Amino acid sequence: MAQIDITHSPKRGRNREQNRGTDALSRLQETGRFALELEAVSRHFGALVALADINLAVRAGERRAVLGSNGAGKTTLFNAITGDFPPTTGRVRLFGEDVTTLPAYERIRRGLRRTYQISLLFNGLSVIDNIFLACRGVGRGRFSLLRPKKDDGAMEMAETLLHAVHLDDRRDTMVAELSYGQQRQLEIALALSGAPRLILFDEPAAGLSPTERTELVEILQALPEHIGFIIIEHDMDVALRVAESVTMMHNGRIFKEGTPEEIENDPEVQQLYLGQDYTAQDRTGGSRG
Ligand SMILES: Nc1ncnc2c1ncn2[C@@H]1O[C@H](COP(=O)(O)OP(=O)(O)OP(=O)(O)O)[C@@H](O)[C@H]1O
Repeated sequence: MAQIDITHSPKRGRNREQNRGTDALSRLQETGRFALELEAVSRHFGALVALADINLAVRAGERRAVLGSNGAGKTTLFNAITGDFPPTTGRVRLFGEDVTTLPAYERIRRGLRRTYQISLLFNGLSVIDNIFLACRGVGRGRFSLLRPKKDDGAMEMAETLLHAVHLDDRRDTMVAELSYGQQRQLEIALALSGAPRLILFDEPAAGLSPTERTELVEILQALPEHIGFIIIEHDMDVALRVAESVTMMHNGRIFKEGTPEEIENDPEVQQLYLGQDYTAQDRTGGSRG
């Protein structure tokens, strides 16, 4: 069996309805150890302050949405967490360990994964080969030039991940022949390779059709309990259905945190981000992508 059985892991059913009125964000954060802690993190680009004094704590296994208008600093936040662009000041801790000065690959070794807004797939390879390479890349046999055997652990895991992202019937299809939505699903499979503990999803629903968005939500909701994620998403419907907590950013700062219900009903959020005339009911079927 593959090490991570995505298929048979319990679903958490973290939809908004189940969250309603029960778990306030503060209570969520009191339990469990933290996957991620940011302490006074800032990032400057010359005179521009892209991130200013960010303090953020995400529990192990927590699903968090980061929302905010264009230029709010969301992607810069991800870059600071992954080490792609280290912070100008402040500390980053992953699972209790200070990784502020560690390179990106050391953070990957500690279970951090990321998807990007742009595609990083091998177009000339099949779906299963893309996943296999990702599994092999984080495994012990990554420098082996031999063809994988049927019982190769990385191949077993690749098959499991193929199923987890609903691409079974596209197994041997070349990536270039996949629809855009299927390519995004494949990117999620790559992020699941190895032993991820915290995944950063950068606008996974961007450019997807309504049907593909529904499938994306199903895939994210079915991830195993122990895998937490932070999702940047402009589509409120997707973000609030998969997240149990929300961080709102504006001008490089965090200006609000809460449960999806608290955020959605917050007058300041409505004015700044959702539009003054927004009501929670508007969200059904609505998209800002
Ligand atoms: N490499 C860079 N060099 C200079 N400025 C940058 C760089 N990366 C980001 N910025 C600036 O930092 C600010 C925050 O950008 P960022 O991409 O983090 O915002 P965002 O919230 O992710 O926006 P979007 O939703 O449009 O992706 C913006 O003013 C942007 O122009």
